Amino acid sequence: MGVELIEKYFPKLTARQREQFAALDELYRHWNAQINVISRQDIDSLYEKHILHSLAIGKVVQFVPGTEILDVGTGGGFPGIPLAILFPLSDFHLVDSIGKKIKVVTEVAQALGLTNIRAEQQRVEQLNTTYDFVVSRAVTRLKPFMGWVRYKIHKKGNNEIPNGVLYLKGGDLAEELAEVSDKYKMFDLTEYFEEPFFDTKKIIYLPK
Ligand SMILES: C[S@@+](CC[C@H](N)C(=O)[O-])C[C@H]1O[C@@H](n2cnc3c(N)ncnc32)[C@H](O)[C@@H]1O
Repeated sequence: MGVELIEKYFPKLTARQREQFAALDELYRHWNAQINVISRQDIDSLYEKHILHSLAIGKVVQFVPGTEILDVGTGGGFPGIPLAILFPLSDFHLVDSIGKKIKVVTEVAQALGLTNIRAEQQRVEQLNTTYDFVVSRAVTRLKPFMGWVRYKIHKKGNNEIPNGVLYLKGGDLAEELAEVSDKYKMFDLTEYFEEPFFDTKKIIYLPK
């Protein structure tokens, strides 16, 4: 399934958003053949395992216009690119320490005409800017991650939940969660999506 899978869960897409999501298939096939950002066996499940998975964050919070979001270790643009399509009035800063991954992000964002993305080759530890939310998937354990980003989130925000970290995680998290603040909240993605891929998937929300 392609863009129909996204429409199944986000039925209010504009024509432009639909076009942008639909364009991702060819764009990622093209770029992934040159620079590996998605495992080869996953490219046929791009819409489920990468795009819809990224958009789960949009089920937990609908970013209001002007929200500033950092995607740490974005790789080929996940979750940042699907979220930037879904929330065209929010600003996304996508960073990764590897330049060729940022090249893919830049090319995809340009081809889609996304103007709310800034992609940068940078280690997150070197950033001096602050944001409303930090999003991420598959970068590192929560404890070192929080050490990197805790002071990069500003207190004041206008969203339905307080500013913080929204981390896409899978598998058994008990040990990892025991290492971080007990203020976290866990969202089970089976609440939103029925595909078996999401059976073990969660979003961990750590407010500022
Ligand atoms: C497994 S990939 C995940 C990519 C993407 N988030 C996804 O889910 O498809 C982890 C990425 O984190 C990046 N990364 C690891 N440590 C980083 C750091 N300290 N600062 C910025 N990027 C980092 C790596 O270069 C790599 O591209």
